[in-house]
Amino acid sequence: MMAVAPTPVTVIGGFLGAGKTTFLNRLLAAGTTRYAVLVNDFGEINVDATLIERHDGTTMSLTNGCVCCSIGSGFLETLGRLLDGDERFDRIVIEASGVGDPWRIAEIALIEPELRLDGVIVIADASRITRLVDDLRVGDTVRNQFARCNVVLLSKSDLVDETDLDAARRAVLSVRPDARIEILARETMPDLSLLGNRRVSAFRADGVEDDAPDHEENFRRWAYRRDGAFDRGRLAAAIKQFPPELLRLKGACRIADEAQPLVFQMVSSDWSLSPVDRDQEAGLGSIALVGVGTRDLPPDAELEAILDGALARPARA
Ligand SMILES: Nc1nc2c(ncn2[C@@H]2O[C@H](COP(=O)(O)OP(=O)(O)OP(=O)(O)O)[C@@H](O)[C@H]2O)c(=O)[nH]1
Repeated sequence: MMAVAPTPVTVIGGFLGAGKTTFLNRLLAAGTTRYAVLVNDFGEINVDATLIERHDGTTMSLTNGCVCCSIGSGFLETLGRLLDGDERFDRIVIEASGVGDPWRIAEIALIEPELRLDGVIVIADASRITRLVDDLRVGDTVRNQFARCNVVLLSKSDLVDETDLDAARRAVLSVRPDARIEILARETMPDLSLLGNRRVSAFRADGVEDDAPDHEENFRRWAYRRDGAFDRGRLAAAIKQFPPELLRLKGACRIADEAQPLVFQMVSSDWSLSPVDRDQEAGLGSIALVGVGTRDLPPDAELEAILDGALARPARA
């Protein structure tokens, strides 16, 4: 039997809302490479797999929380199915969850003979990373994500000026003085094989905590599902009531009097509603949002009451 060359694997990490899915979609749209994409969403509704735009390959979602904390189960099974299947891919790209440690996923590729770890890319939001690395509640997680990657891509450079971009660069270098940092510009798309590093040991830094905390314990996820629609004005008001412990909220929703479903995105207190791609529409229900917060996120009922207050009231007969 002819030996099959191992499939290169790229792991994409980065904190909640850094721009991993956006980067992945641009990557999938950019060229002719056949990708197998594995997305690990930190929520019971797998929003990310829905948000990955259709491409000439396959997308598999990894549920069950944070893959890097529960590497044994679903993740290995999914990988096994991929490797045993008839389809061949040029590259496997794995999107880690926003609170996960991408290196822990990369380690699987190091030990699996059919895979070759080619790169661990961490995306850092240029408009937030300076604050995040020093944040008392999430700083550890953020810094740990940089600890063993071979390249850092600074996203959202369109939101910052040169001074802030420089500060973002310095924030990354404060954690990883040897980091290779690239700016992720809207006009150009980096080539993954050029971002890769086959000499993996070169970015396998020493002195990093191996028994990093279980992310399931440090973060709490939350899901909100409703039939019906939000009222746009009430939604804007409701978002202002969210506690700062709610770090991320995303998913699909409907707005009263608007025919199309919309994608809702909230990173910290910044939020947006955007049209859903026609290809994505089938997977999106009326309101299905997933949230992630710190461990001290208020109880579900409290958060639900805030969003319930944003629902459009049915007209009385
Ligand atoms: N202005 C601007 N916004 C961006 C850019 N990249 C991503 N975003 C926005 O940032 C928000 C989060 O982006 P995602 O790509 O979903 O982030 P993510 O890292 O996949 O998020 P999680 O998987 O939930 O951790 C979305 O509203 C994006 O539209 C960018 O380069 N510039």
